[in-house]
Amino acid sequence: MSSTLTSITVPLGQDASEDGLAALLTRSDSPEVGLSWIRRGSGLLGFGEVARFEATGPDRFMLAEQWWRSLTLGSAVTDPLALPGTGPVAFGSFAFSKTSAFASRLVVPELIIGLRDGLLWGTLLSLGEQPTEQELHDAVQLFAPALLSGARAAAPEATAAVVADVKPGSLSEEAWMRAVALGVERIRSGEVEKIVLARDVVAELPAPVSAPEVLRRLACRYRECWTYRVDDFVGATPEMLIQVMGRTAQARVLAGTLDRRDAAEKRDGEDELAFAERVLAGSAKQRHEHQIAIDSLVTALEPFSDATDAHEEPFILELPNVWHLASDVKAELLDAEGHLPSSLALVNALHPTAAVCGTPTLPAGVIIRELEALDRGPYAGPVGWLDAAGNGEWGIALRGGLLEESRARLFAGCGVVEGSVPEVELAETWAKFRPMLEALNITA
Ligand SMILES: C=C(O[C@@H]1C=C(C(=O)O)C=C[C@H]1O)C(=O)O
Repeated sequence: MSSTLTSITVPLGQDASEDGLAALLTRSDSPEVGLSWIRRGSGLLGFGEVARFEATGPDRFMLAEQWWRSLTLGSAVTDPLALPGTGPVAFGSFAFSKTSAFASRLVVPELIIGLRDGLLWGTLLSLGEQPTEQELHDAVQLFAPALLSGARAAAPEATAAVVADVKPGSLSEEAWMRAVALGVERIRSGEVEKIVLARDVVAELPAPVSAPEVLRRLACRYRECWTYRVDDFVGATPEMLIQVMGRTAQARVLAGTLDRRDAAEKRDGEDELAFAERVLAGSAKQRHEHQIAIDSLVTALEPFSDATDAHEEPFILELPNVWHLASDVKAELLDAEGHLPSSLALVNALHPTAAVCGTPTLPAGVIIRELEALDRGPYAGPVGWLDAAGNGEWGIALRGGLLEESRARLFAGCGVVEGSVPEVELAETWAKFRPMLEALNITA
């Protein structure tokens, strides 16, 4: 068998339904969907596997980029659509830290089902003979029969909540609050301006978790987020590290969080959005923290672009669990030696942002490693996909967890600045665990 990557892409009709790809995530689909990326029903699902690359350490992004480039360089591709995300695609999940034991990975599926602007397509990949259109239809029949039969999954049902034991992970709640207090001291001493401190919890469930079901709940409830899955790591993130479509790069920066659950009693009849705007956009502390995050992104994008544009006023992003202060940043990419940078090359330059590490980056990274006592694994690392032309979407892997049989390990963190209060930050982590706890059907 040759090891040349080959692929065929075929349009599969239209799908204008609200759930879109989320309706294909059913427990009954024979082999599970190991890879997914969905927002507002559109995106990419990956089934099976033809190739995989793994790496650890500081060069993980560059090594992955080189591997993907050499795999796709000599590939034989039939792709009449030639759109971002058609043809060969690799899904990826990268460790937050260069010191993590977690293997950063790119996974090339055997079958991809894509949906964008109502257009459905399939791509079948192989490391041998170029696949035929008939083989693609056979693979759809095997992996996603619901697509052909029209028997899509119904909207997620409200089933009885499960009783689960949710225990602290590497630090107890008290120890984590002490870490936040120590972080505030380090900020006051002038070592750093901001750090992001995360923690983990472990949920023991009475039965094995169905990853497709968790994904479907996330994708249907958190439509504004990017619902991801790479192997056992799933979640729905509201934060876009970088999206590259041709010459245009775009990011969504978040910093500033307000729990919607306890807002009702605090707003005293005030309109919900007006309350969120007053508390988030009207607070000098929140605006300052937000500006730090935008500045660090714009500075990191400078070598790749001479036209970067951030909305002057941040907006309020409303999610089912929280409101965030958000800004979208857009940049037109420049050629370097006749080439546009790939989405993964930009990830290498941008990660980790102030939103998940702190400022300045290097001392913030050292302090969080010391205070968190946690290997973040893929949490807060880049997660997403890239195609052979270098287009791709890489979110920051927040609001997610690692699923193993009947155990789920969830992660959440908060930006800590000079005025941060440990109890308030702890409550914020619970608001950020909520999407996964609800998707696992655990009441918290
Ligand atoms: C670190 C997380 O979230 C980040 C921290 C935020 C904040 O401190 O306000 C907001 C959004 C994210 O940038 C997380 O969800 O785990």
